[in-house]
Amino acid sequence: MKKSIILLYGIVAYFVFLIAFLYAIGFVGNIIVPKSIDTGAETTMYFSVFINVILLSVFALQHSIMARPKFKEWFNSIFSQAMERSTYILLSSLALILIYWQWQPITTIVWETENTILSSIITGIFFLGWLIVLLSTFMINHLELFGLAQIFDNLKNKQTPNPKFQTNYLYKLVRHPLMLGFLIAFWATPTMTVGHLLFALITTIYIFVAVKYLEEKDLKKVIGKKYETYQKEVPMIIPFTKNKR
Ligand SMILES: C[S@@+](CC[C@H](N)C(=O)[O-])C[C@H]1O[C@@H](n2cnc3c(N)ncnc32)[C@H](O)[C@@H]1O
Repeated sequence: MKKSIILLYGIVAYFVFLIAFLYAIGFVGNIIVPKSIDTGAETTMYFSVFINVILLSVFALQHSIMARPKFKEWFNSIFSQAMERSTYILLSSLALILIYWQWQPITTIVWETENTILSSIITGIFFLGWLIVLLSTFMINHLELFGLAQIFDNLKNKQTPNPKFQTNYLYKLVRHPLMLGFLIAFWATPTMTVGHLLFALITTIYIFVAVKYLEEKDLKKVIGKKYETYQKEVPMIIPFTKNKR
């Protein structure tokens, strides 16, 4: 019974993630969704910046604290280990939904292209960014990354192994293609507003800090020398910025 509840929990968490992920495309791209980054009632600039910074900080804190090995250890000492990744995904998705819901638009335009061809190219790059994000999850291990492997293995009384250290495909080009995909999707817009720029700037800073000071430190501890060699040979996020020795 307990295992089937964990299974259900993991499946629900995955579906909440899917909704949050798909909504993110509409939110950042100002397409289809009822409330996007540039829509909704506008208030004063200071109030909007204040609220938006708090919203992004909630996401950053949740995302970083729950990814720490110490937090995982604590979680696993109380709950089933099979629920850890699903809980991470569920709470990350809820933090995203809070952003979509409470985001304060600031629609002053920073740049805008009226050239329809250029606008289509930029929109194409925007979608390419999301495609890179999705493909990267499969290059690591989509099912493990989103907690599904853990809940299915739990049914079979099996422990899910850590994903294999990936250095191929997009991971040959940069060490963090998934983050590169996000950066492309957040910056590639034919119309950049102050609100969107604030979102892109804060998320960019967060991505660089989290990857350099948290994720890579953990990866070095787990993978060791192999990861250090990988760091020397492959650029962190911006392709072609490292000379091969
Ligand atoms: C959301 S994914 C992001 C991966 C990577 N930062 C990127 O942008 O492509 C985070 C998980 O990927 C794992 N990870 C990062 N680089 C990896 C690699 N080269 N091979 C396997 N797993 C990796 C981390 O340990 C972490 O659990």
